[in-house]
Amino acid sequence: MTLALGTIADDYTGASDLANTLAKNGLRTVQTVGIPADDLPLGEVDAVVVSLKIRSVPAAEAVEKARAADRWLRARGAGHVMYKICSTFDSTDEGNIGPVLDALSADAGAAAVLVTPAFPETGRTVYQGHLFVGAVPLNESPLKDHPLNPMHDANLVRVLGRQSVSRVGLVPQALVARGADAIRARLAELAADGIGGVIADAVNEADLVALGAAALDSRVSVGASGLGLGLARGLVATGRVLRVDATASVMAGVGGLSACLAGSCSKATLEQIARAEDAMPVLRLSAEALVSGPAEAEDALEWAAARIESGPVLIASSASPAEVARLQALHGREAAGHAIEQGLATIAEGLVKRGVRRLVVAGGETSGAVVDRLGIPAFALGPEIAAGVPVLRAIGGAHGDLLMALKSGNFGGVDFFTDALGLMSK
Ligand SMILES: Nc1ncnc2c1ncn2[C@@H]1O[C@H](COP(=O)(O)OP(=O)(O)O)[C@@H](O)[C@H]1O
Ligand SMILES: O=C(O)[C@@H](O)C(=O)COP(=O)(O)O
Repeated sequence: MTLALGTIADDYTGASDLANTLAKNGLRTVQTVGIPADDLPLGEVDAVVVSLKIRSVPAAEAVEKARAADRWLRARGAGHVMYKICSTFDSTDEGNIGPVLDALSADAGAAAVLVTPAFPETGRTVYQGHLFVGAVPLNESPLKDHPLNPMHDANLVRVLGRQSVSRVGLVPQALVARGADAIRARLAELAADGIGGVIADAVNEADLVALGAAALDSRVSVGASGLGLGLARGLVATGRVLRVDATASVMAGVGGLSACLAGSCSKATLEQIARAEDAMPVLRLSAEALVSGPAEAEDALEWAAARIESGPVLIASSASPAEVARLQALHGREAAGHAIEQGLATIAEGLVKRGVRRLVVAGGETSGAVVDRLGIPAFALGPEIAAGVPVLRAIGGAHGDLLMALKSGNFGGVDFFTDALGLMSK
């Protein structure tokens, strides 16, 4: 395997989002969970997305894991490695975007590394260094209430500046719109000036294509799925990759029962759960009970066992910002989040033991906990359910054929759960 592109994602839903974009744009892509064992059959691929769970861990741990993934990808031929972050720049003043960028850049001997979370297809645009979510700046969007990484500043030059050891620059949209050569020239000036990370504006696909072409000249970039689109288009346009659609064959022949789990408290997920109540039985867990001991997860499995033979069910811990804040005040942000993730992972494991073979999970950290518990080493890419969310098919692991969808909290239309199960049943 000689990789045309290596990527490292800071969470598992983000990884499937990026893998979806790369596959849609013609790259044969596989998503691995961590660094895969040497004997895992990944096939001939153009791009590997190594999923890590490092968005909300201490910065030193994130750096160590990202560097190990980077070494693995480079040893397989990847000349360019993109670090996939959230399109809403989820991070804190301690990191982890800045520290990982600094480390990967130093290892690769790169300078003036392009950074853009823009993903216009899902309403994330960057203008004058400010991130917009739909029509509002990041700090006025639902991300201000995120349970783990509440975002209170839309100025990404400032946000990254607080996290990175080096100074941060900007490539404004007026310059991006002039194309890849203009971007290259500006990056060279910024590098000469000692700038480390460079926030790049992008408001549409043409901006992403120009940024992708320029980024491929460097050994490192940092961004969300939009930058992935630019990189993939650049690789195909320059003939380094032959465009292929390999996603259709992934769906064949998976039977079994289906279920959905939600640990995301994002606005979109809360609306999707409310809508799912019209289509399937929905169990709303007590987050307090889930944090207090194993009984809530055991009861949920009994509830599900009585229903899943007749059709899909949805089990959710998701709650409103006020309820999340109340639980966090009692138990602490990280302890509450971790305990709930583990409770949902226990339920996922129990569901798969009871014959579930099509499993939809909402929430990035939640998906990480579930996939780890199921011990899935990698995924092949199936068709897209909604922007940023593909069907995945497990490669290897103890559970045989298993289709999954890992939904980022804010992604998907209001009918997401029924849309996902509908596509996974075809
Ligand atoms: N009722 C709740 N109260 C507090 N925290 C919760 C609750 N339900 C879920 N959580 C936690 O909130 C976090 C949601 O993050 P994540 O799964 O990444 O979702 P998203 O994709 O929306 O960011 C997880 O750590 C999860 O365990
Ligand atoms: O880039 C994005 O928005 C997503 O791919 C993503 O990373 C979202 O994170 P979660 O909402 O925590 O899944």
